[in-house]
Amino acid sequence: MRRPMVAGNWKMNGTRASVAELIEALRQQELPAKVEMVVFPSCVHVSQVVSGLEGLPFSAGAQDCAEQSGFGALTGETSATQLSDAGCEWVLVGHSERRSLLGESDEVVSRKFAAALSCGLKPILCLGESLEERQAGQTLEVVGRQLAHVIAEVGIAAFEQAVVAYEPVWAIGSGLTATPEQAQEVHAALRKQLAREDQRVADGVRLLYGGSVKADNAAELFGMADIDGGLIGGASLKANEFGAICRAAGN
Ligand SMILES: O=C[C@H](O)COP(=O)(O)O
Repeated sequence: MRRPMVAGNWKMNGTRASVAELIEALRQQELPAKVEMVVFPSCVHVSQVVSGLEGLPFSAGAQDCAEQSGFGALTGETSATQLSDAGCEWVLVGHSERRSLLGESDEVVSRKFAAALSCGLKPILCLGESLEERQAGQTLEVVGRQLAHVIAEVGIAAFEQAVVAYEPVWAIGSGLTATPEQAQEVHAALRKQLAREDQRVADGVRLLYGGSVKADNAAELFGMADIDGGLIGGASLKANEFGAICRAAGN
């Protein structure tokens, strides 16, 4: 039985004051014990969030990490070593905004995934196709390639510590959500690909859906057989909405 999970990616949003308000508002929410809940603040707010979440059933993660672990002369980068030291338990790798806007290749994403694991952080591997790729009928090929690169880098056993998030690029922040059937088709294909390597690992890996998930569409998406929860962007910045999505994952 896979434990449902809801992750809130706050992206490049928030100030110290608004982050404090959001945490306070989350404190007022009724939250389901059976759902694993994580928030991913901007790097500059990680320490504030880690201490602010004390007593709340959330853990904290970072939105990215450097390919290199440890310390060194890499201006502007933050290593998984530092994120772990700051109290992060999770890290997103390969979010489509980093792949498309910052040019992260499958190779870079795979090395970040490996770096996270080597420092004890649990990675959420994000993958997904663009609108052009979907229209060209390449969705399963694209996500299959993105997943295969990481499996080749770290091996299938590493996925016992990891989560995979399918986020069709055309659905992110657009208000266009994949239908539950579209999302399920991709999730089933990803699980099958993992199962070709190791059935037991594939059965245990949580596959999250991301892309315009809201309180009013979450239950239908989370009701699909291979959708184990969500990676939420915009809606995770509103405590009421995020709380409702977490509750939908617990039903
Ligand atoms: O990481 C989260 C995704 O990019 C989804 O963002 P969104 O819920 O605003 O569409």
